[in-house]
Amino acid sequence: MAVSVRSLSYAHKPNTETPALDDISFDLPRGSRTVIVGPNGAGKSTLLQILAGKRLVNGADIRIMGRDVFRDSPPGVTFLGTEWAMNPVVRGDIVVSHFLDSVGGYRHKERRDQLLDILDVDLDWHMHNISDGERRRVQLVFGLMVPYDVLLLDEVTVDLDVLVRDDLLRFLKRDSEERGATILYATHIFDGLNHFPTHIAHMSFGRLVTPPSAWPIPADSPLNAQFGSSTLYAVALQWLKEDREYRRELERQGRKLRGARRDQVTAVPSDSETFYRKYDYSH
Ligand SMILES: Nc1ncnc2c1ncn2[C@@H]1O[C@H](COP(=O)(O)OP(=O)(O)OP(=O)(O)O)[C@@H](O)[C@H]1O
Repeated sequence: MAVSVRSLSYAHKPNTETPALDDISFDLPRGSRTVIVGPNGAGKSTLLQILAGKRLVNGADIRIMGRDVFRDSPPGVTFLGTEWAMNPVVRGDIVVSHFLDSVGGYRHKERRDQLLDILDVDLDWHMHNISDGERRRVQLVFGLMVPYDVLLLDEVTVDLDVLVRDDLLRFLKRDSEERGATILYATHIFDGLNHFPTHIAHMSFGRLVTPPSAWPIPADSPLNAQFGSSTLYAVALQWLKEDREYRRELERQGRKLRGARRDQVTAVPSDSETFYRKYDYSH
């Protein structure tokens, strides 16, 4: 297995009644591409950050390419998250070509040039003079130009235009087919994604409600009766509706989760909430 997770629970704060991740176990086969579906605050970013070794966890067994993520840190793991573009270092007055060379771009010239072309990035851009979407494209060239075994993508395609996103998804798919690279991708955008994954998974309230399951849905899958030949968009919509109903039902019943989860979300916004607040779509 490329990724193997056993008994993963994680709370951002001690003694929390509703941990961000609650007893998660799953496997990802080598060469698989899994899309994780889940509402805001489901725990997707937390999971990806832990797999990337960015958060330490006790009591769980987490292996990537057979190596313990915390004790024997595996090489070949690339994590791309939204916070990168907010980092002041990548907003400084540095030319894209120098920036990419400073992180070894010249060693992977062919792959770098292919990504520059797909992502329409100009080597002469100055990092402090470009838009957020352009900075995101530089991040993707930077992150993807070094070949990886496992790629963890946390909603980094959200501010790409549709054409660039489509070309990028094709590149990622072909690359994973050719090299056997494994991809775990958390997103809220399901349009145009139907042909990308080999597996889909559903997270909700820190639990893996549906572990990575084959996509397109095979006839013998337990998902087949409910979803048959539905699009990924339709499946995601249905899962998110169920999550909302579940949450409302818990609220009606006055379960503990109500207060804890809401307080938590108000106090610490999830990544997407931060993102959308930043852009303030209210006017
Ligand atoms: N740094 C933090 N400190 C405390 N709580 C946090 C922190 N980061 C996230 N949380 C909480 O952990 C839970 C899971 O958040 P996470 O960001 O993993 O969700 P998500 O599924 O990625 O959400 P989104 O789709 O909005 O990005 C949420 O309840 C969130 O409020």
